[in-house]
Amino acid sequence: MADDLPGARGRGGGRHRAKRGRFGKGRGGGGEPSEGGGAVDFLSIGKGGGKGGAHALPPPPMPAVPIGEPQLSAPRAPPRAPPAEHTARTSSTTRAHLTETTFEALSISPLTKRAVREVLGYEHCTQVQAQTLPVILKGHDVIAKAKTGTGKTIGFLLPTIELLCRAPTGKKLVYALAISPTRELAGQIKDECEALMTFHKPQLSCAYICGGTNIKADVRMLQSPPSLLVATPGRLVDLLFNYDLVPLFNELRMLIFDEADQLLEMGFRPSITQILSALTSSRATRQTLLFSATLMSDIVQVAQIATRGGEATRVVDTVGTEDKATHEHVPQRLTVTPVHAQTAELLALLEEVTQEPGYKVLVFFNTARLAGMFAELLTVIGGYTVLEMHSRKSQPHRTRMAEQFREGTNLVMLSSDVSARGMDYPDVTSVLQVGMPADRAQYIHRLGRTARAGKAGGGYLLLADFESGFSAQLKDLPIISRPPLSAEGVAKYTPVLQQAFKRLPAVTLSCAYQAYLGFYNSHLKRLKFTREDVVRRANTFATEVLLLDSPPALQAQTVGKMGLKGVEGLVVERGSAEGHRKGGGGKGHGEGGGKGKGGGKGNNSARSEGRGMSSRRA
Ligand SMILES: Nc1ncnc2c1ncn2[C@@H]1O[C@H](COP(=O)(O)OP(=O)(O)OP(=O)(O)O)[C@@H](O)[C@H]1O
Repeated sequence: MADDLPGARGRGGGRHRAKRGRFGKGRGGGGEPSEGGGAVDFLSIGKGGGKGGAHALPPPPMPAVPIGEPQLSAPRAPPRAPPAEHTARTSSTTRAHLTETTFEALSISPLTKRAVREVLGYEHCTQVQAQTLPVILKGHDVIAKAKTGTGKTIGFLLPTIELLCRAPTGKKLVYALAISPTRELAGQIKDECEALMTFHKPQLSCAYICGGTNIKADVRMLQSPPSLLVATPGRLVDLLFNYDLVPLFNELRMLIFDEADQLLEMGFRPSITQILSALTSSRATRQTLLFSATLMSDIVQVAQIATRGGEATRVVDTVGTEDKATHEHVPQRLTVTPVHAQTAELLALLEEVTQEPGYKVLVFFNTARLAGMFAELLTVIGGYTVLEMHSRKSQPHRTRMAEQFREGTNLVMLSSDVSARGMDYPDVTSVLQVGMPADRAQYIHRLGRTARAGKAGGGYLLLADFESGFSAQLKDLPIISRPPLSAEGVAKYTPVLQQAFKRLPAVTLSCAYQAYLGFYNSHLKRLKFTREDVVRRANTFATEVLLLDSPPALQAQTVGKMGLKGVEGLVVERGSAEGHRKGGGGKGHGEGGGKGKGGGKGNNSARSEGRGMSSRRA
């Protein structure tokens, strides 16, 4: 089942460090209604395919949003501009994509211009900003693709704010809604929005909602709704259907999907369908924006679900007009190792990439439990300042980790995919990916966390031999082979690993085993594995990587949920999970249970923020 991505309630991603951090449990959501609205013509979308600028679809018969002269009224007491702390964060990647177009030259509100100048400290638009702004201001739905780290957030926020301030927003309604797949990203968007809205307050305001926090506080906050709301899907569904908040969105003018391809994929699809069904009253008139760095393969499907389609929709693909996308120019290396050598390889690679002065290394694992286990392992081994970032960690912890990683150097962050998309950590020197990513897009997004910050970023992918087929999906990328350690090289790390694994709690190892099994069990087709194969692989992981004497026991219920009942090789727990290691204890629990589609009914808000499909937590 899809599981939750609890996390920083915005602060984690917050550039402005908004003071938030409430916890609580989301409640079940409504059913799974289908999207209302009539049929639309999508044939003209996606087929144009050409790159560079908005596709030349005919202009819409009338703009979806009335566009007139700005109806601005200056705030009574203009707020003081906060320092331009954003300037320092503008990466070389972003700079490389700046255009001749200045924000001053745009036909936008002077209040927004002032914020861009004084708060953000930006002068020139990036390509995606320059190309989408006029199209959005004309009232089109826009499907935009631009490489990672090139300013998509401002690309959708700036025109949205512009449209909001061009027409009255005086009612107690939400006029713009931005949906983000993760809590961290929601917070980051909200922070960027706050900055852009600095001089529009109090006429315009911004807030965000996400799972894992006290929903009643959200309900209270929405009694005075912000003009622009940022939300994660699960919490939004919860609020819409369990707290009768659909009317708040009756006059929605702008609906934004950040990381749109992820939001439209199967794991999120039920929640998104529910959200769209709740927003039917504005369907014909609102604009919809879909932004992502990886988008186009599934474009017709994406468009069908979310946009008005036909002439109202434009595709803006700036990748063709920019220099190469991150994943096409950042040096990347692939190492394929036997399973037993994987951890030694990781340690060797860490030694290598942390030679760089001021290093900041982000290491991705496929599940929260694996990220957690390796973080514990590295901590036991010592030598690095290790930060741990995944859904199993508390909100305050994640917030602290995000801030530390954003601001510090000489750090190694071990993360699940909660950090894969959108997170704007400056100066990440290397991105390591351990194990086969969920798909090609995820590989690209993870890699996009580097080369944002003026330093020569690098990407490293460590695959086990049985995963090597994944590299075929990356064959067009500049990935070179990095030879694996020799047998002697691996042996050098054996004593330290044996000692370190012995010091890890049995429950940590048991959970890591279960998570590993759960992850690969949800990728049987890709790996051409039978259920017996996946159990065999997981058992090898238990004995050769975790250095256990035997595979940990799993609860019968977990085995059933994974669809692995009766598969040879599993140790099914009747009473306790203890006993696989002398002196060990603890039960295998949590991550890894369940297979099949995420979402659906009883939409636990936290769960819906996960990537769905796979039986793991990020
Ligand atoms: N016009 C601009 N001039 C200078 N810096 C900018 C400009 N626009 C955005 N930036 C900065 O560039 C960085 C990257 O922007 P942003 O996070 O929006 O990228 P993105 O395209 O959404 O990346 P991802 O695909 O990873 O989500 C941010 O720190 C942002 O504030």
